[in-house]
Amino acid sequence: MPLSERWSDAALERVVQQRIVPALSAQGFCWLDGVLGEATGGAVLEQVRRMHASGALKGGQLMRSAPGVKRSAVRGDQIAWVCGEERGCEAVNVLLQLIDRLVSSAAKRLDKGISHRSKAMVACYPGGGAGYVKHVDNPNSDGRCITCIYYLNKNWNANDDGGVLRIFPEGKPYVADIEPLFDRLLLFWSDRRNPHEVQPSYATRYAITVWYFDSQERAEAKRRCRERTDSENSNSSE
Ligand SMILES: Cc1cc(NC(=O)CCC(=O)O)nc(C)c1Br
Ligand SMILES: [Fe+3]
Repeated sequence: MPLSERWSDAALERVVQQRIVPALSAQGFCWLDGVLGEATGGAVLEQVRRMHASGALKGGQLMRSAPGVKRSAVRGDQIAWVCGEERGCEAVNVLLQLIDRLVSSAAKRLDKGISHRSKAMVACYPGGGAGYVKHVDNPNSDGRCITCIYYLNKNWNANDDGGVLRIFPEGKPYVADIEPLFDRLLLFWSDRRNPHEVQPSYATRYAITVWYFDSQERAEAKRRCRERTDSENSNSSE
């Protein structure tokens, strides 16, 4: 089924209204399977594999450079940032356009002002036990509102390969274990409602992440940042 039919406006609105909005409202996260279909999903995987093979994915920088802590103990991913216009990212761009449509429709129904998003972060956990320690994407109101992760891993078996994304929904008595399966799209609130970790992976694990910004929160974060810079400048010039 061509993508245009799979994701007609009517089909998209139905998924947003019946799946995404209720899940984000009730539990704070939502995942969809069979998002792009075998052909387009496979094209995205091929493009990511090619990026990995060409050495385009680099070790993700540490959130805090804890001296002496092995980098891969904190986060073992290798990443590249793409906007989707690059040559060899055409299928990635199709994915980004679809996620943009889904999020903007959901934002309208959730009365959220989401104006723009980050570039796409293509990530690879190379296996060998690499993971990502438990963290919150946006703990300090930096503007990021929704995290969207598209997984690309065929024949993934969590018992052997690990790599489960475990979400610890704030104030809930359960955890959510999400396998990074091929053609799966996960969305969750980026703030403290959703601490999460990537459990050690023992096979190559690919994912593409984009963060959507709440325009108001982003504007306030930028204002705070400018104020901090101004006050630092005025202090240093004294
Ligand atoms: C760069 C960066 C990556 C991630 N990735 C994950 O949490 C892994 C999700 C998954 O692959 O299942 N999170 C943050 C807060 C930053 Br910053
Ligand atoms: Fe994260």
